[in-house]
Amino acid sequence: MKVGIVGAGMVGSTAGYALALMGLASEIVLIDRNDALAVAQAEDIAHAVPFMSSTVVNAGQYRDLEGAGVVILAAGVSQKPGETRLELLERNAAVFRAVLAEVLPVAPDAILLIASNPVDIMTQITTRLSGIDPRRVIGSGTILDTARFRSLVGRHLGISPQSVHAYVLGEHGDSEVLAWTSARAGSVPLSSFAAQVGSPLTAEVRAQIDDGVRNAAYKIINGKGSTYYGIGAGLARIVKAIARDQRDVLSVSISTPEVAGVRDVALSIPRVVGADGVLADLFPDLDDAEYAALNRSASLLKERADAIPL
Ligand SMILES: NC(=O)C1=CN([C@@H]2O[C@H](COP(=O)(O)OP(=O)(O)OC[C@H]3O[C@@H](n4cnc5c(N)ncnc54)[C@H](O)[C@@H]3O)[C@@H](O)[C@H]2O)C=CC1
Ligand SMILES: CC(=O)C(=O)O
Repeated sequence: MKVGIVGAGMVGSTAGYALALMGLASEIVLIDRNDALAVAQAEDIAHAVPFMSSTVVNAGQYRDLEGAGVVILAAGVSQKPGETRLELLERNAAVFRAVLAEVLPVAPDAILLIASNPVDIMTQITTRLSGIDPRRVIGSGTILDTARFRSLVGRHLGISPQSVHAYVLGEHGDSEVLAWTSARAGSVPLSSFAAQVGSPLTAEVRAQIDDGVRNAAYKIINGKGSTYYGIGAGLARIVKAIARDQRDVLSVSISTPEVAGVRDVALSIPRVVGADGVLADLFPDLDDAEYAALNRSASLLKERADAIPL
């Protein structure tokens, strides 16, 4: 499968690197308004390929997206220290209007995979602007927050994050919801597993994990300017589900008819992802507080998305 990446900065290039190492694409095309950057990133990634795979990595122009199965959209501005994702909205909406006008005519059948922030609203905007089936316009959503959640829970319990089945729901951002009630380790409810291994999930431990997940990006941006390894791997993981029609359950964002009482909103819940995009939505069991938090997150996203002129 050919994969296009628009935006060859930190996120786009890291996604390209992860995809190339995993050998998930036959060809990767990197596009950026800064041509020299796209050329340099493609050449650097291509030099890693002989160690791991046979993916062909090139920089290109929009016309080179023809035939792409997936186009990753990672163009635009990123957060400065202290800035929220929502504060990027107007600037990245303008970038997306320009980028989509170029991408859609040459790759009308590609699944669009959105990374730029605020990713849920960028997904909603892309769905509206493109007219593409909403199930083929996928935001990375909380795939990264879910990985952060699983990593911290796994570390607390002394088990692999891959044995933790827990999801972050709602906005990829400050209002996100850690779904503790439905979380499992192996097949055991999380609190039961924690008690059995002598590492109880006290209110204090939960608060620390919540803070570690919710504020991870702020801390990393303060330390090194931006985050990219986590989302690069997350984007490659979504492409893998699509390229191999794996039907994986992933927390990704698409425009959804109704979530927690809010209509027509893009946000994350667990969804089945395969070759045709999102194949099914899954609504986890939530307690009253989690449901109310998901309703607040959905309402906030809907209000901000509806206020953006197309
Ligand atoms: N979804 C997620 O979990 C995450 C999302 N992000 C978001 O990803 C986006 C990209 O972040 P970085 O790669 O760190 O930023 P970056 O500044 O390194 O790269 C952005 C690239 O977009 C290009 N660009 C800007 N306008 C363009 C246009 N009109 N056409 C083509 N290219 C254009 C720039 O030249 C630049 O190379 C940001 O919005 C950031 O907030 C970052 C980390 C995680
Ligand atoms: C920047 C961003 O969205 C993240 O690392 O979560």
